[in-house]
Amino acid sequence: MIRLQSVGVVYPNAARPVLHDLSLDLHDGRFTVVIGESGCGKTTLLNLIAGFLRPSSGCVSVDGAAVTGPGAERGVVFQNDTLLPWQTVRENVAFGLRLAGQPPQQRHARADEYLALTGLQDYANAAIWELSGGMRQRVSLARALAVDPRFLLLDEPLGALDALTREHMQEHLLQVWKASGKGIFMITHSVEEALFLATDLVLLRARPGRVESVRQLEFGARFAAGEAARSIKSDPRFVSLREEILEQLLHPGHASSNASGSDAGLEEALA
Ligand SMILES: Nc1ncnc2c1ncn2[C@@H]1O[C@H](COP(=O)(O)OP(=O)(O)OP(=O)(O)O)[C@@H](O)[C@H]1O
Repeated sequence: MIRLQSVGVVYPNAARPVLHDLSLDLHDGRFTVVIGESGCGKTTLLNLIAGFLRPSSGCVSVDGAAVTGPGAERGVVFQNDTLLPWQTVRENVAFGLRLAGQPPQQRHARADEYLALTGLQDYANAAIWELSGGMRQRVSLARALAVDPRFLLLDEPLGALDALTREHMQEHLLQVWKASGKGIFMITHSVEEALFLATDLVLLRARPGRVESVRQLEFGARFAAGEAARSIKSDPRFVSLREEILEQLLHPGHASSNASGSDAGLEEALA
């Protein structure tokens, strides 16, 4: 389990903390999705979990051991793919394994396994520039999976895709999540996407960023169990929850009793 305990982040020269007293647990095998208004600190949170950034206060740990930098158990996929355009799809997926010193035959066999998992088995020898945006994101996903992390950290991975491709990729992500058993931590700006994918939906409040609520959901698990995506997304419970969360994002002060409570630590952080 990855645990954030009372984490705070203050960037140098910033007047206010970006994150304040934020606590959150990410469980193995679960799909945690974070949503919150632009600038509330989502990427900062991912950077903390990835170990790219150290907290100014509090602690981030994996199974009780403090995170002091990036680690093989936490694989990151960024919004804009960072693939090597001059290499084939298979070579890109095998990239991390090559860095780890695996011999070519072994790493290519492993790359092919993850290309099959992400539905790209017929494109192993293709060049990156021959692929669509959605396919490139699947290559990035296969590359992160190939080094067998326990957790995948995804920063708005579907944000650059057109609406239809995005819907397909959501379904694909759930299939990969179910087949791989990985814990996933993902940032998105889309409420519908968050509701569809998350087993744990985290709503962040802004200025400073902190957890407003964590909801346990079962929509993604229903898809993974065979229910059609459209049937889930038109379920009245899905629709009303989508409206409720949109309302909380648009009018945070009105949305929750938590939101108006006084918080001495927060007032001090903002002073
Ligand atoms: N390296 C940095 N130095 C100083 N300030 C930063 C740095 N990185 C981010 N910030 C500031 O911290 C705040 C939170 O940024 P962050 O990228 O974490 O938010 P976000 O919720 O991911 O935003 P978005 O949804 O727009 O991607 C912003 O005000 C941003 O300008």
